[in-house]
Amino acid sequence: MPATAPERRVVVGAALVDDMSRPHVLLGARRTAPAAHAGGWELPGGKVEPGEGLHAALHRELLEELGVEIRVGDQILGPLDGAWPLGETYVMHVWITRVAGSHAPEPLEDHDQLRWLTRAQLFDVPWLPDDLPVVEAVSRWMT
Ligand SMILES: Nc1nc2c([nH]c(=O)n2[C@H]2C[C@H](O)[C@@H](COP(=O)(O)OP(=O)(O)OP(=O)(O)O)O2)c(=O)[nH]1
Repeated sequence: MPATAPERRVVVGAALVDDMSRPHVLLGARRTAPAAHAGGWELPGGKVEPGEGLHAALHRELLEELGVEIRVGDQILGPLDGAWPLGETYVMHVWITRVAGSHAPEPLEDHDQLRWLTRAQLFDVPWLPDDLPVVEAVSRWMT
């Protein structure tokens, strides 16, 4: 009998932009932990809890990490049934999102710096390696 690959843990990520139909800037967040990821830049988000919906997890993570409510737009489709591989053990679903309301994102949890990056600045920060293809896909939406 063929061995079945162990199921990957599901993570959700937000490609937070200023304008979902004509994005000019994307929010990058610098991680503080774990040591292997500290200093690397990523999309805000995190692990989906058992029994939790993907969108519900995205709303929860953005509120916990950045203190913002969000609107969710189109999914940025990746190669693994629409998601993006993170190493061997995680898979990340990513959506274009924007902040709902006027509250600015703050690095409350897991991050020590946030930057709104224009398309020209997008690769000025050291993204976590697995985020690079995702950021490249987002860059194609940016004007
Ligand atoms: N959130 C997020 N995690 C990423 C990205 N790229 C990447 O390699 N990862 C990795 C880091 C982590 O090993 C894992 C996601 O876990 P996390 O630490 O963000 O999840 P969480 O907020 O639920 O954290 P915790 O409750 O388990 O502490 O995926 C990304 O763009 N966003």
